[in-house]
Amino acid sequence: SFCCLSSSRLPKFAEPHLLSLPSSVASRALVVPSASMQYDKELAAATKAVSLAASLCQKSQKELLRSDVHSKLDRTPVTVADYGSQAIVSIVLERELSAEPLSLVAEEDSGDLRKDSGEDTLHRITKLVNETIENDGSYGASLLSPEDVCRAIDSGKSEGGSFGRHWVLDPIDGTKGFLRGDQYAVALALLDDGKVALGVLACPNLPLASIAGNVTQENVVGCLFYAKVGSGTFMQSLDGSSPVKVHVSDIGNSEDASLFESYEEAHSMQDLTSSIARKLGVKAPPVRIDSQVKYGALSRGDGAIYLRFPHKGYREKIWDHAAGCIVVTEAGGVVTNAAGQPLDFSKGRYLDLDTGIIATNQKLMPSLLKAVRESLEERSSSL
Ligand SMILES: Nc1ncnc2c1ncn2[C@@H]1O[C@H](COP(=O)(O)OS(=O)(=O)O)[C@@H](OP(=O)(O)O)[C@H]1O
Ligand SMILES: [Mg+2]
Ligand SMILES: [Mg+2]
Ligand SMILES: [Mg+2]
Repeated sequence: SFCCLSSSRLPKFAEPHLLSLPSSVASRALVVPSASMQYDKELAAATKAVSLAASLCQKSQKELLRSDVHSKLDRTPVTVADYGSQAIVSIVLERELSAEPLSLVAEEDSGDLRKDSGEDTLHRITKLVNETIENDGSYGASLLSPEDVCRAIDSGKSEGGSFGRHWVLDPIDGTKGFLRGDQYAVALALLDDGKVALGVLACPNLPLASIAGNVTQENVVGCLFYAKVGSGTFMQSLDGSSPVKVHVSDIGNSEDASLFESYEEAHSMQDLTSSIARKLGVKAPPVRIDSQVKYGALSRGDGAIYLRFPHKGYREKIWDHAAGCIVVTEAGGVVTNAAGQPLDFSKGRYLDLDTGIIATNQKLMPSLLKAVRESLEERSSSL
């Protein structure tokens, strides 16, 4: 069943303010921001963009019809909400950060929408985007045309890389979960010289209370996670409760750990997860959740381990991990490839990665790496 928020109020995000310093100090502080102020403007813009995109997705999920679904050439589904969410984020970042040129690496493009067969879909996206912007009220009454919407979507064609600033967006991560009425996320991160500087993750169907053991009593649903390098990870409800600092699980005994993996069997080798879990003595069955919601849930300790081993030949994209990765690491966790090396987001649209992604806390990482190595060795010798 759908879990949707009724309120479209946006989280209040305070601009950093200078304390009453002498003006000479204050102006210096503006020129060279302290570590705690760095990226504050970008984080406020990202939070606003993702919150608006999430409210568009919630509205669309409620109205979901089969005709909303298009198929890309790679046969993954795309919905009106994927395009609408990408357009909204692109527009908000452009308007909030107009002083800097926007480089955006994002999943969708307007190719199919510009075809005759896409006309109806494009009109519905345009309507949804305009309604969302109008509802928010901060950008006046000027309406966007279908062409404006296509252009906003296509600003996501950047190739990223290791120099300068690039935004990284998955407008709906877990489209299949979105279609089922299950978990999905809007995931936005900022790369600065190839490193993730901040990440924001909206999880519109994730309960505010823990889902440990895959159950929750909580009826407040919809979380926003945000993290800035060196400043920790915070979570608030999507309708704007005050933020709380979150931390990964401090479990040190792997038998007590619970483990997250993809919902879709095609996305991760679940037999490998079982083998790793057996070696670690994990008692609970793995919890299967769609999308980067797994990183959000991990960052607040709902589970202790996330394992992802795509089938051979699949290339991971940076937008599937950048925001989730900083949300977990700033909450005290560790995210690496199967060999224990940090993920490298500086190589363009793809993550340069051969085998798998693992995430857990500092205490469990050594035994997890050992179990992963042994399971991979057994697998390759049995093939
Ligand atoms: N074959 C294969 N292997 C691995 N990963 C794949 C594969 N196909 C797709 N994808 C990507 O998985 C993203 C969905 O995230 P999850 O796998 O965590 O969730 S789920 O299992 O789909 O529920 C999903 O993100 P979205 O396209 O944004 O939904 C894809 O980028
Ligand atoms: Mg997709
Ligand atoms: Mg994705
Ligand atoms: Mg997506």
